[in-house]
Amino acid sequence: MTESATPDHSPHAGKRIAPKHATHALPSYLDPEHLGPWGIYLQQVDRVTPYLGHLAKWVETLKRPKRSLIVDVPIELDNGTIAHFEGYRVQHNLSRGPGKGGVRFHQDVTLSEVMALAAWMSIKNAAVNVPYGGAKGGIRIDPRQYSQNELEKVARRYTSEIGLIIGPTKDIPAPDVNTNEKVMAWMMDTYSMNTGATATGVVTGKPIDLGGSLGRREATGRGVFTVGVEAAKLTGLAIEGARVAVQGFGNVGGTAGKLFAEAGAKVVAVQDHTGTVYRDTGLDVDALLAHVQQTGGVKDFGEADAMGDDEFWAVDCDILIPAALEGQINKDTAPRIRASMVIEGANGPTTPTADDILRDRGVLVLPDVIANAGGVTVSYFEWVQDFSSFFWTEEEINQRLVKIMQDAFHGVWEVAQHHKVTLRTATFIVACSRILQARELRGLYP
Ligand SMILES: NC(=O)C1=CN([C@@H]2O[C@H](COP(=O)(O)OP(=O)(O)OC[C@H]3O[C@@H](n4cnc5c(N)ncnc54)[C@H](O)[C@@H]3O)[C@@H](O)[C@H]2O)C=CC1
Ligand SMILES: O=C(O)CCC(=O)C(=O)O
Repeated sequence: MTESATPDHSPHAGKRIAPKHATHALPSYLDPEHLGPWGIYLQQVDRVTPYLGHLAKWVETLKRPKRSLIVDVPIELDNGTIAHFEGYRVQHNLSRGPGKGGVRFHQDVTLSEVMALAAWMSIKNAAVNVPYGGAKGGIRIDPRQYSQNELEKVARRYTSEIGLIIGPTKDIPAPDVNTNEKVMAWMMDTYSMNTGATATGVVTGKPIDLGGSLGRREATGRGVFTVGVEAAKLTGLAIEGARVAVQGFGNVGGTAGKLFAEAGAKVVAVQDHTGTVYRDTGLDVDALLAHVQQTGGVKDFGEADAMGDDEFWAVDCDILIPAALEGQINKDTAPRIRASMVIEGANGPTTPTADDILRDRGVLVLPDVIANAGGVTVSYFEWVQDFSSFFWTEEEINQRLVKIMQDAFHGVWEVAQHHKVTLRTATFIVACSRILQARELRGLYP
């Protein structure tokens, strides 16, 4: 049974807003029938609508990205030929402030995926109450096939092309899958050269020497760990000795795995794009991180037992952390998951069908839109530090991060208890109410 089909426990029960005001048919690319990340996001919005009270009249706003830019990114390859890549920057909602969200380099990036990732940024930023709207970018490229020189050209040309709509007070990109501090440095430099002034605040996740923030690299994983610890306290799960499985061992999964291991948990299984490694007594996480750093993936890690990629989903564990790509927990994998808690490091790793399966099986899901908000929270700190040119210590940053994550998580937990809904719907209730309240206060006309 879906949440929207369960008895409505909200104070607005019986006052569901019929979609009468949505008089115009959705453009085909917005059609939820074409599932995928954007369709999943639309379903999530439908699930929250009955809980939005009078603000539901504005809900259509959330279903239409404010601005979507598709750009052609041509570069000369090292062999002298010209290659073209498709790039995107979507600003989903700007009611609460400038757009904010990462840039992804991946061979499967599409406009509709970036639309969903931008929308989840709107929700996430509102959930932790940082003063941003939601945006995201991507380039359809497999970075492993190109040299550093070629990737630098791609990043710089893309930045020039989206330069029309980004800027420190307009939209501030950051790292995401396959992008890092180096890419942010190229983007910052390109934007600065094009505008004629050094603009450190145009991107976050920069190298420390270019106005980056201490703690940003680890921030998303630290946030994942923080909400996991809070949820474990509330549910009586001991972190010490807990068995943890992690999918995706990059920035987010690698840091989260390390922090859980440092807290006494056993990271028993890790999967990435190169394979799966397993050790029943717990993997040596530091050694695994060093192996990934050296070889590019977890495959062939000597101190582990072999495990088939498909077996990963059924591994005996207490906590499962998806920290790779969307749609990994779906109708096929969800029934096999043995963890009692799923902490979503990735954006959009769980389909709505899988959400229902996990809820019915009593598995607690800490949703992406709160669990992985640590990264953007420290990006916010970086942006503030850049504006004031006054930099904080790592201790200050981590303390503030942990406090924001704890407060936001407990707020969402209470809403979930009150409405008897999942933590995902509760987070959407909090976030969509904030976004639509801002929308209503601002009004429609310039
Ligand atoms: N970097 C950040 O600050 C934030 C990232 N996220 C999300 O976290 C997720 C991971 O991002 P990062 O760690 O930054 O990226 P990353 O590029 O550092 O790492 C990605 C990881 O996913 C693995 N992966 C890729 N395809 C896979 C597949 N088919 N099966 C299994 N593993 C696969 C890669 O091998 C790698 O270990 C993404 O969903 C991203 O949107 C969310 C919030 C902030
Ligand atoms: O740090 C940021 O601005 C955004 C990070 C991001 O892309 C995300 O949270 O998914």
